[in-house]
Amino acid sequence: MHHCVTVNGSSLLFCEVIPRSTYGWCPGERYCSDSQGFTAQRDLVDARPRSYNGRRTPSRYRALLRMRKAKRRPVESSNRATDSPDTLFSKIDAQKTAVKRSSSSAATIVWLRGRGDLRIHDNPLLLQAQRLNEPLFIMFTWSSADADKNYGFGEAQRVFLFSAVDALNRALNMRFQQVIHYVRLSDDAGLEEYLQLFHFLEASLSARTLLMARRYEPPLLQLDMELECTLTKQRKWKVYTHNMHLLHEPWTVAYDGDATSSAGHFGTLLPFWQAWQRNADLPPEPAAAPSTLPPAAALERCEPRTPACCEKPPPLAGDAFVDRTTRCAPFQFVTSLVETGLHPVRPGTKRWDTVLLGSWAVDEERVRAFLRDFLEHRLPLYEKNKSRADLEVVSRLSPYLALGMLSAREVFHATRAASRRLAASKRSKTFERRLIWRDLAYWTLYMFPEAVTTPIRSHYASQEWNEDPRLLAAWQRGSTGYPIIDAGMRQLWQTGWMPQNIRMAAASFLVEYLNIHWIHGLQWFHRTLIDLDIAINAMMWQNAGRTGLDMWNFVIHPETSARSSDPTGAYVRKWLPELAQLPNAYIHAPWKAPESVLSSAGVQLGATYPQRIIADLGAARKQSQAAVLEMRSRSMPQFFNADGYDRIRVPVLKAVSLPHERFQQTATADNTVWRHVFTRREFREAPFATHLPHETEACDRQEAQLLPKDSTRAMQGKSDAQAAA
Ligand SMILES: Cc1cc2nc3c(=O)[nH]c(=O)nc-3n(C[C@H](O)[C@H](O)[C@H](O)COP(=O)(O)OP(=O)(O)OC[C@H]3O[C@@H](n4cnc5c(N)ncnc54)[C@H](O)[C@@H]3O)c2cc1C
Repeated sequence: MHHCVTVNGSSLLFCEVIPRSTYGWCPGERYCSDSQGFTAQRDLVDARPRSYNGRRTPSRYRALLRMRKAKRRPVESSNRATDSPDTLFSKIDAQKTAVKRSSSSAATIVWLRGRGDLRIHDNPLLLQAQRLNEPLFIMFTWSSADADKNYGFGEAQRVFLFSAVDALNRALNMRFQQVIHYVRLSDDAGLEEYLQLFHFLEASLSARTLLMARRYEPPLLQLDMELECTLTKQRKWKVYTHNMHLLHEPWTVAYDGDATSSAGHFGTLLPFWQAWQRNADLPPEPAAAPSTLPPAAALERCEPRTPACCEKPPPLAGDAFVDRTTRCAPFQFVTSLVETGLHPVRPGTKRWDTVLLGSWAVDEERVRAFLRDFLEHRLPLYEKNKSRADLEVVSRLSPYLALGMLSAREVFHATRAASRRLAASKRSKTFERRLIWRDLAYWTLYMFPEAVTTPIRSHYASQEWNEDPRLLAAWQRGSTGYPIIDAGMRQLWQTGWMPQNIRMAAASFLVEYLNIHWIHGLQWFHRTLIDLDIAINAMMWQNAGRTGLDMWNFVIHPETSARSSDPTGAYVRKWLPELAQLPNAYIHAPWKAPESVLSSAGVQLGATYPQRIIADLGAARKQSQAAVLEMRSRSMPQFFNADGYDRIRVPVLKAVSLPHERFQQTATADNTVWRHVFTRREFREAPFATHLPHETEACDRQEAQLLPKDSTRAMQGKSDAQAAA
């Protein structure tokens, strides 16, 4: 059920979802069994004076809850490692007025996590906080678990995240006199620790309302739902979660393979796009920034981790998740973002982050100006030149979309509006499709939660790969001897970004020519991309690795593709200055250059620039192809349909408005069907397990009921990765 709000007169700006407790269902019911006990306990807690961990605090931090005066100087940014707690809090204290806490001044918590929520414009959390008009406590938490190697932020992205949070802190301060409170959590922070944190905020600020953006990575989604459930059911919080990241959320798009579409194979972009359009209205228009925010709620502080602060955690009878006898709270409110441990560069080590950040804006106003610049100057050139790495035509918005410094809905609507002003010949279909491709990535991850680590085509798990670490290292470092691949990998290392077609060329090279498992590519991108997006990265690597819902119907040749993506050679010259003097004829194939040309360009192969790590691309390709065929020849027959297409099991689920409802569906029914997915002709035509035992026939029958007779044939040979690329 949605409660829709009209802001600024007539237009419908956003819809909020009512608190979850209304639905009466939570995952993991074990967390919800003793709500009576918790209600009684909460009353006890409320009766105590609040401070860190329920204790009275030293006199210099005495006031219990502070609010800001309506007009005062902005607080200086707290994100400085040099601020001691004393200095910082006295600065803040000097600009706040203590207010008496009463039940009517319960605080609202806005919890930022860097997953789609780091902005002021089109931010439903801030807009809702504005309407609630309770003292506001904005919080950013960090734990090493947030840097998890599968679902967390990668190293390069952490640098960017650090700057983005810092910039948002400054912007909130300038505009609304709010600061972000930083919390450092223990290394393996999980549900219990978060519950302790919220329990503490409840005790310290009378907080009972939590606003947060939805996360979609499977373990994070699960954690958020459990947290929300426990807080709402056991502790009577109101928890509001909002979509801040996607055009449409995955559970709202009913797509299990379109029986009537001949647009393309299951799981590829075009049929998903059709389902996406059919199932939902256009994404809501973006909302403006809030005009004001309520006054800040401030915490009573004590020195973190000192005996005064934590020698005695609150005595909560029946509270399973607080160790009442021995432990200091595992979280700390720290006074600077540096102290959270978010920044990956340790003091005294080489500052590799400076170059990385040099290429990107971090404050929201500049990011928005960057979007406007794209719409005005580059969108008209996009359709024709989107594959040109030597021209700056694509939007380069991905790092901002990944962290939510820019709203995808705003980009979607702003692009539509800008396109309407363009002559028909200059409009781009592809740009909008790419934003929907982003939704497809999240839908894929939602349907196949293991996709970050495991082949979606499960039989491909047994394929043999090349394990040579020297080849992998050469690819990672950009020293394969193929200029377009090396230029891309060096751009990635230095700036955290590459254009799409160069990413595809690099991925294709790793999988098709080096025959190295795509998971190594995914992990390297995870570590080095500034625009890391768990869902997109997984989808693209699965597709490149031939194990995804789509399978690229092409292999990208590193020399011939370079001639179309970088015809002037400017891209290679920029990232490989050692080749800059080579003439165009040889810039993408220095091994073909006569010795005289190499020497007058100052190039010595094997010394100034590497020799090719594999010289016979044709033979290398045959080897990786043979590995796939060999795997298919020993896979169980139910993994293929009669025409040789790979087959996978797909959950069939109704579209619902909330993730909880979808989980309910999966929890109650064995609702999967077999679906065939696009498979390259070269694999289909080779021998595969064809005898049809009982189970395979059943699969065929099941699929035949879902697809019209001729649709398999109609779709043969179509892979639409290219349609959007
Ligand atoms: C192996 C591989 C891994 C990738 N990993 C990521 C990743 O971790 N994060 C990421 O944002 N993109 C990833 N991409 C997709 C794509 O390369 C980038 O989104 C794009 O290059 C970003 O540049 P841009 O903002 O100028 O894109 P534009 O062409 O201007 O597109 C606009 C936006 O559309 C979205 N988009 C574009 N291409 C795709 C796509 N293939 N799938 C889903 N959404 C898309 C992005 O949000 C992008 O910012 C990957 C591609 C490959 C081949």
